[in-house]
Amino acid sequence: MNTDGTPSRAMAWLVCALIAAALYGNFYVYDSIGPVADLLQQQRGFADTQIGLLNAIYSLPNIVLILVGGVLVDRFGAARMTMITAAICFAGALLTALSPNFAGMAAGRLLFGIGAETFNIATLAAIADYFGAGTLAFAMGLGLSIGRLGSYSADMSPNWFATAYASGWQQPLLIAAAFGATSLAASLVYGLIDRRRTASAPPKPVAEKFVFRDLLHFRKAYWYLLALCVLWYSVILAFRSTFSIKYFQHVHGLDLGTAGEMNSYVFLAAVFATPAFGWLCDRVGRYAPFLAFGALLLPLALWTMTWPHANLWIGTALIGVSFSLVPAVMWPLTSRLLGPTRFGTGIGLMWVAQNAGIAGANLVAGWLNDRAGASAQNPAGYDAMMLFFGGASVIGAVCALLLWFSAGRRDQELAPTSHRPANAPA
Ligand SMILES: NCCCC[C@H](N)C(=O)NCC(=O)O
Repeated sequence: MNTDGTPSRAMAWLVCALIAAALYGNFYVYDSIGPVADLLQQQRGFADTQIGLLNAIYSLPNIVLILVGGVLVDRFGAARMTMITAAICFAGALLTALSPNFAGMAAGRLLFGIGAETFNIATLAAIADYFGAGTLAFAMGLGLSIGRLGSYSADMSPNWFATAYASGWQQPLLIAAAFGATSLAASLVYGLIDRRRTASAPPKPVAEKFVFRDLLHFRKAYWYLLALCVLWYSVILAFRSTFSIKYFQHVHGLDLGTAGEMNSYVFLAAVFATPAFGWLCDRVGRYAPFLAFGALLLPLALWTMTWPHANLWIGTALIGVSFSLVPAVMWPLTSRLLGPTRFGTGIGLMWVAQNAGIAGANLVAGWLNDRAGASAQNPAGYDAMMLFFGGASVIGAVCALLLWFSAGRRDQELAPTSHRPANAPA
């Protein structure tokens, strides 16, 4: 700790490492359903609608709760909320793994979802507490990268924990709960470190009051960005985290281990490429064209995966670039577009809509598969799901292009404008 109460560099990087470890465990649990989807169907007779619901139910409470979560983080501080929400996530992961029936598993995923999105905001706020403007984006990118490593590990788990998978659906979910426990442990250590710092630090400035009227003043580019955020995350998370492994098994004849490995490369690419793309955009000073390019790759990737004798490497590589590029640009662009005083409100609204989209996409995709009787014996039954994901990703790409066109040639339009004077009453 420095003599003026600000954190030292070593302390800041230690906190970043702990937050990254906490995110790793959290993202592992989030992505633990996809690899057991086929086992849940075979051993417990779950329909695709139920499997979709296990991920949709993560998002459903957050259609409302994420705004409350943001306020709670401002009110009680990042450290306390990181610890509380990591504990809720662990309880949810344990309940999912131990439940004897679908209702119990769904309740576990609901509990996990209630904790996890607020946990995500708290971890961003935690990094913001310890890093200044010069290193903040890099530190946040690094945290997100390690989180993606958790997603990668979940997809690779059928290979790494082959004996657990051979024993059935439950042991892989118990392993996920163990990763949830490490996330909680890292959060608690961070909380202890933060308590020492806050004891001698100067008081934090009071957060600006949330004003709904402000939402009306967001410019057109923001609404294109919000639409892209909803559509792109809905497709990528409902497909990659819920149905893609099963799709690779049933449509392209891959075994579980190979299908999980194929899916995992998307996350592995993002571990390295997300901070690299962020750095590149900062250097070039352009955001909107990169975002449009990344968004266009998603429908292209999905299309290549529907080819009868598709080389899945092509689609995987294209999704890998999209999955690395879009988040690397989207969050810095959001902060650039809104400016610091509206960032919280803007991101809260984006995540409300994003969670509604992710829940809806999971439910619709599961329902489409069940309606068409999609299975290994009927691979054509997955066509409707792919058409749905393809259509949504095309509309998302159009929004990204509109954002680019409305941004002007050098992104000048994306600089924040002050609709609300700094001294205006809240
Ligand atoms: N952990 C998977 C869901 C994260 C959703 C969250 N609202 C979000 O958008 N995080 C940023 C990211 O790119 O994952």
